[in-house]
Amino acid sequence: MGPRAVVVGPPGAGKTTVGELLAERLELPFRDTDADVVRTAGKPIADIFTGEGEPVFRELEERAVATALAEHDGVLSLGGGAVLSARTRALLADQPVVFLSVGLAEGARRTGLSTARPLLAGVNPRATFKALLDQRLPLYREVATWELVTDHVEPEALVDQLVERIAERHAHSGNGPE
Ligand SMILES: Nc1ncnc2c1ncn2[C@@H]1O[C@H](COP(=O)(O)OP(=O)(O)O)[C@@H](O)[C@H]1O
Ligand SMILES: O=C(O)C1=C[C@@H](OP(=O)(O)O)[C@@H](O)[C@H](O)C1
Ligand SMILES: [Mg+2]
Repeated sequence: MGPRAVVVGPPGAGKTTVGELLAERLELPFRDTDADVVRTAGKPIADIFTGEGEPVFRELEERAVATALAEHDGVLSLGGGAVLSARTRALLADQPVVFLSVGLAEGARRTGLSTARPLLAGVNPRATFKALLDQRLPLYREVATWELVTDHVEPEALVDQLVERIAERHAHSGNGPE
């Protein structure tokens, strides 16, 4: 059947937080490809970036996403850079994809609270975040079925909006609730 929803967006958009709450609300299992990569590699993402480098992380991520899309029937949250892969974007083309967006100020604020994201650990995380948004916004939009702005919106309120959209999609495609 495939995932009921795949969540994409920049770091700090709330993919992990909102994805997990959405799965709870829909009473479906939750999966996050960052966690899959950590499990496969046997080390934290920051250590993969430092030890093996970003290209190795991207390969592991591409494989983790393809595997999860094939075998996970619940809610699936991706890492923020997963859409950089053209192969991944092709796989997402016929999936119900939620793009959680976040503005520069709020995204930098949310991710600034953590040191777990190696890409944003440099000297000027705000500039890095801006470059990342400029590069990736078209890619998120290319794969998105729905786009939700998350600035000033609580995760539970985002889940409310998503439950409605997913139910509408199912009604239109003739798939009743299972
Ligand atoms: N809608 C929101 N409003 C306020 N804070 C949020 C929201 N969504 C997520 N956060 C916070 O932002 C941080 C990053 O969230 P996370 O779910 O890890 O994002 P992502 O997986 O997209 O990188 C966490 O501290 C989380 O609590
Ligand atoms: O944007 C990115 O390139 C990354 C985002 C992270 O996931 P989140 O978006 O869940 O923070 C994680 O996959 C890795 O640090 C790289
Ligand atoms: Mg995450």
